[in-house]
Formats: sequence, C-alpha cells, structure tokens
Amino acid sequence: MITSDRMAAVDRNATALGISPEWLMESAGNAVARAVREFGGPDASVTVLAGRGNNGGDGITAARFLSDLDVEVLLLGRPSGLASDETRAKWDALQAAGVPTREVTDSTAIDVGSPDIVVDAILGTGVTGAPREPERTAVQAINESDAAVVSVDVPSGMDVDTGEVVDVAVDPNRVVTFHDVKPGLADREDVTVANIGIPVAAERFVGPGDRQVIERPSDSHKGDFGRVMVVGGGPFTGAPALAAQAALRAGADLAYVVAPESVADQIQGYSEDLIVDAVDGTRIGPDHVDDLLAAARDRDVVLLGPGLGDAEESHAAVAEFLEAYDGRAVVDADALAAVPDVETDATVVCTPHQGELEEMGGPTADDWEERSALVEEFAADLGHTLLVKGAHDVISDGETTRVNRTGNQGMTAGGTGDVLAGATAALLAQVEPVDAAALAAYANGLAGDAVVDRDGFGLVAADLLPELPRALWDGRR
Ligand SMILES: NC(=O)C1=CN([C@@H]2O[C@H](COP(=O)(O)OP(=O)(O)OC[C@H]3O[C@@H](n4cnc5c(N)ncnc54)[C@H](O)[C@@H]3O)[C@@H](O)[C@H]2O)[C@H](O)CC1
Ligand SMILES: [K+]
Repeated sequence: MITSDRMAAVDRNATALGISPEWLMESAGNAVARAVREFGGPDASVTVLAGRGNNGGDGITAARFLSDLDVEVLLLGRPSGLASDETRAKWDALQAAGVPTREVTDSTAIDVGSPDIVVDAILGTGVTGAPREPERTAVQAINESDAAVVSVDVPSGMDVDTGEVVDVAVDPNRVVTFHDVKPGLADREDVTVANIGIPVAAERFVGPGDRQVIERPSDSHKGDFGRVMVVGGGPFTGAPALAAQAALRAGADLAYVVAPESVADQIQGYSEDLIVDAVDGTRIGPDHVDDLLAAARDRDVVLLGPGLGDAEESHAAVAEFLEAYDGRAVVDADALAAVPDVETDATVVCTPHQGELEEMGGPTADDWEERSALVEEFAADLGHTLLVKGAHDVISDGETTRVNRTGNQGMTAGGTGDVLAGATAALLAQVEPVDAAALAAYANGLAGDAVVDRDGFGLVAADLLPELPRALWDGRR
C-alpha cells in the first residue's frame, strides 16, 4: 500500500536513479492498453477521455498502443494546456501516429459516443477537491454511457488516500493502478496493479524525493518548526553545541542546550544562536530529572546524549527521564545504553552506530541487506525507531525500513554523529519518526559529500552545518 505523497517521493527517487517520468508514462500507457485489450477483446472500439495532467498523459499513451483499434481521444482542453513535458511529448507522438483526437473546452460539447470501452484518464492522484468543469461533466458522461469503463490509476474524482468522493467520481468496471495499491482502493475487487518499472531501489533507498515530507509554508510562525532541547555535555562540550546548531540548520526555530554549569559558558561560547541552561555540578544526574521534565514540557523534541559521558549517574538520569517522559525524543551516544531497560511512553528515535547497537543487544551483520532485515526485527522488538549508522545507514521503525547511501569515509571524523542527531531531532519535530531519521541521514551524508567533493578529505563536523540547508532543500522554498 502506498499513499499519494509517498508515491510522489518514490517517483522523484526513480528520476534520480535515471528512470525518467516519460519512461514511467510509457509503461503506464502500455499497461492500460493491455488491460483494455483483455477486457474489450481484439475488435473493441475505444474512447479515451484525457485530462491535462499526467493521468491524461497515460491515457494518451495508451491510445497510441491501441492505434490498430477503432480508437479516439477526447482531450479536455487544448494541447497548449497540457501540464507536463512528458504529456506534451506523448500528445505529439499520438498526432504523429495519426490517431484521431478531439479537443473539448466547453462541457456542453462532451460526447463520449457509444464505444465498447471508455478509458477514464481525466484525473489521477493530482486531483484536489471536487471535479471542476469540464471534468465534472466528463465524469458524468462516462457514468451515463453504456460502455465498459477502465479507469487509469484511480477512478477520476476519487481521493486515492481516503477513497472519498467529494461530489462525483467515475464508477469504473476496472481500475489499472500503478506500482502499488493506494489506500482508497484497498478492498476493491476491480483493481489491478501494474508494474511500471519503478525499481525497489526507489523505495528502499532514501533519495531526493524523501525531502518532500518537509514544508515551510509562507504563513508560518515562530515555533511552528520546533523547539529542540539538547541534554548533554559535562565531559565534552563540542558535541551538544554541534547537535544544537545542526538542529537549527535542519530547520528548528529554537535550540536549547541543558548542560552542567561547569561547561555551560564554554558551550555558549560556540554560538550565539544557542540558548544554554545550566544545571548544578559537572555531570547530568538524577537530581536534574525534575527540572529536565519541566523544561521538556515547552519543547517539541528532546535530544539526549551528546557529550553526556558514561558516568553511572548520567545513565540513571536518562533512564529516569525516559520513564516519565511521553513526548518525542532522540537518543544518541552514551544515552543509548539506558534505552533497552526502560519502559517509556515517549516516541523515541535511537541513533546508534554498529558498536552501540550491539551494546543495546542489537544484531550485527557485515552485509547491509542482511543487517537491514535484522535491524527491522530489532526495532520491532524494541518498540522504537532505529537509525543505525554505517556506510549504509539503516533506518527502521519495525515496519518501514529504508537504507541511506549518501556520505563518505571522510565522515568518520568526530562529531558528525552529533550533527546527525541534531538534524534528526529538528526533523522529528515536523514529521514522522522514520521519515525524520531517513531524511536526516540522507541530508547529513549529502552535506558530507558536498564538503569532500569541494575540498577533499579532512572534513570536520562543523563543516557539515552550513551545508545542511542545501542538502535538505536543494534550493527549494
Ligand atoms: N508513479 C506513478 O504512479 C506514475 C503516475 N503517473 C500518472 O500521473 C498521475 C498524476 O498526475 P498529475 O499530473 O500529478 O495529476 P492528475 O493528472 O491527476 O491531475 C492534475 C491536473 O488536473 C487538474 N486538477 C486538479 N484538481 C482538479 C479538479 N478538482 N478539477 C479539475 N481539474 C483538476 C490540475 O490542475 C492538473 O492540471 C497519476 O495518477 C498517474 O496516472 C505517471 O504518468 C507515471 C508515473
Ligand atoms: K483516472
């Protein structure tokens, strides 16, 4: 099952793998044409009703595959109004093939005729709200015709994510949907799924399409993108500072560091963008837990671990905090050891490297494919999301598992994990855990690739910070 948002992300990932939207449309049109032949027999007459989006492009492509039959295309609009390059290319190919077409701009001029089969390629996953004109009349004309109806991808007018019909939708005899079943089509017996050549890699590997989960609407307010609180420092100071700065670079509105007073000034010294709150002493310990819980109430995500150290008292503090906390948390570094023994209502993303995973009782495997299956099982047992760092990062919540391939051997430098944890925390304030962890891993690796491509090896963790925005947004706004 796949939602339309995830489908759009996977499409984009396929493009990045060299599989162009035009190829996918060619496969989609071919699949529809095959279904029409199966359904209508060798002598069927066919009318394709095509909208201006890519759903229409699939129908236009199908008509070319059916050019040996009595086939006609009704385009709802003008060719100049076709929405994408690939649909225009398919329209030109249809014209060159000499398939008869009609352009209808006025809904009163819609005449489906009396073919054996109508192909419904009016609206697909790009529909918003109820069909407008002339699409609305076209939907009704299909439902009133005596023809058998084959819908392309989704019955036009239906919301594929919910199955809801706002006003009118096509009532088909068959739906040829692409790549995977959409939630709104589950439990229907008239649906077939066509493989259109999107490889497993486009879903499994995190890619540029995974960036589409984050948005920054123009009417946003301060705080909409999260307040992140980093709990750490004591034996180390750079780690919490890096993590908090990474949270800001990954889009958080405010980043707080709660650290022992012995190091608070030093942490503040790294950046004026950080809000540093000092607690007594030289280590985070159980005495601080009440204050941490109180502070966490006003924060969207808590990141536990950067620079915390492995003192017994700090370990105990993490465990006590998680037992009482029910918000969102990222757990990294020395804080990870507390997780397996803790009962918590918190939504937790753990970011171990292979060694830390094993210390948590997790699996080990050299081969990343085997590792990803084992990490999925362990995440399910643990009840938390895991981001296991390595040459191939494995991200799993026990159900959905993704693998990230960005990054390079320059990133073995100290502190890159703190940057990743901070970015994960920022994204966890905005999106679901597995999406946050996958995107953080992707962006962190891409940032490292940008630095090393430009400068060569010798990267330090702070180099990643200014690269994170481009890695996440690629100039999109
Ligand atoms: N990977 C795949 O699954 C592939 C799917 N393909 C097909 O592409 C469509 C989605 O295409 P898209 O262009 O995004 O959207 P639509 O064609 O569904 O419609 C957009 C079109 O319609 C206009 N519009 C939106 N809402 C309404 C409305 N309520 N009333 C009237 N008009 C509306 C909008 O302005 C656009 O012009 C998917 O379903 C598949 O069929 C690819 O071809 C192959 C890969
Ligand atoms: K359709």
